[in-house]
Amino acid sequence: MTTTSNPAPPTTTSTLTLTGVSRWYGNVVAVNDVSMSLGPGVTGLLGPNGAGKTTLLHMMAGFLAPSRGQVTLDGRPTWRNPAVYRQLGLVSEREAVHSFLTAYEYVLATAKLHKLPDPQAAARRAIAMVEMESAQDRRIGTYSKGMRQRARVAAALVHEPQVLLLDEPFNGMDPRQRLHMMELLHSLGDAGRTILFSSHILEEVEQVSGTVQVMVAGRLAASGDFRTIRRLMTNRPHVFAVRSTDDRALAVALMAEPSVSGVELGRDGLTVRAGDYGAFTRVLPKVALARGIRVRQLLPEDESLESVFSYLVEA
Ligand SMILES: Nc1ncnc2c1ncn2[C@@H]1O[C@H](COP(=O)(O)OP(=O)(O)OP(=O)(O)O)[C@@H](O)[C@H]1O
Repeated sequence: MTTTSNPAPPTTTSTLTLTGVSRWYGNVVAVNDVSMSLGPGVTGLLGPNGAGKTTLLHMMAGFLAPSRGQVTLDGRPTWRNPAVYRQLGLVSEREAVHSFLTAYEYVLATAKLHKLPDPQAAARRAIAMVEMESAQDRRIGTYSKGMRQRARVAAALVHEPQVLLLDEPFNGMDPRQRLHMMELLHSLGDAGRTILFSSHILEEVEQVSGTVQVMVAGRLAASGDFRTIRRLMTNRPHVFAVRSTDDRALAVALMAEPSVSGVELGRDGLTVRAGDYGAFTRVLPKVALARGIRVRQLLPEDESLESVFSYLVEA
């Protein structure tokens, strides 16, 4: 396994602050009254597709104006503020990279765009940070998805920003590439940079970051320590659809069980609410067996990521 070289720590640290930020596109409210503060280290921005993560990152980076509210970096607005762009790097999800360029040429071109005093040295330094030295003179078209992503991270780091924003950086990567990218983000965070990456995958965020901001339908649903938020997600009531050979008798029996908080008898079977997922799935077969009832179907009704997130919003 490769290890990531420790990048030089930035001389100062930066805090990105959002105050009552909203953004709408016509009638669509993509981001709704979000306030947060991000400091040094790695933070995950978690939310299902369409939650508003990309819109939020683009406003943070100063590429998009908030419809309401303000984004500031160390007290200065990011929108239309070139001085702030020098402190920020964005690795966007959709941006294409010319496949005929080598990584070195691509990162060098970015260094020149930033008008850096020694663009060659800056490009070499950024490429070393993502450990792409051995492939830097190959055309990007020949790279794997993980290598392409690292080349883009190098371009975003070439001007040594204190803040790095990444939109779904792990998308399409295999486990090894993922691990390498995670190590890179950790080392950048440990060096004092403010790193925010978006993801719609719970486990991904869990592995990279202890601190998380959760977005659902444009709103900030939860914020803080990942383990606390995860507990909120798993300790919620679960809803099951149950069918059996005698739904009525099973309903009566289940109502007496402490793990069951509600039972509804419908035409297509039972809807059961249980506070503890594991306890209910263990007790159901025992209860049915004791009464000579056969369970034909047991389906969790609300296990989609979407519903886990919506539960957080309601909590
Ligand atoms: N340029 C646009 N014009 C109109 N609607 C938009 C535009 N960009 C985003 N939206 C809408 O705003 C909402 C939030 O989109 P956004 O891309 O920010 O979410 P996301 O969490 O990044 O999702 P994804 O991971 O799918 O990109 C969605 O309903 C989307 O359809």
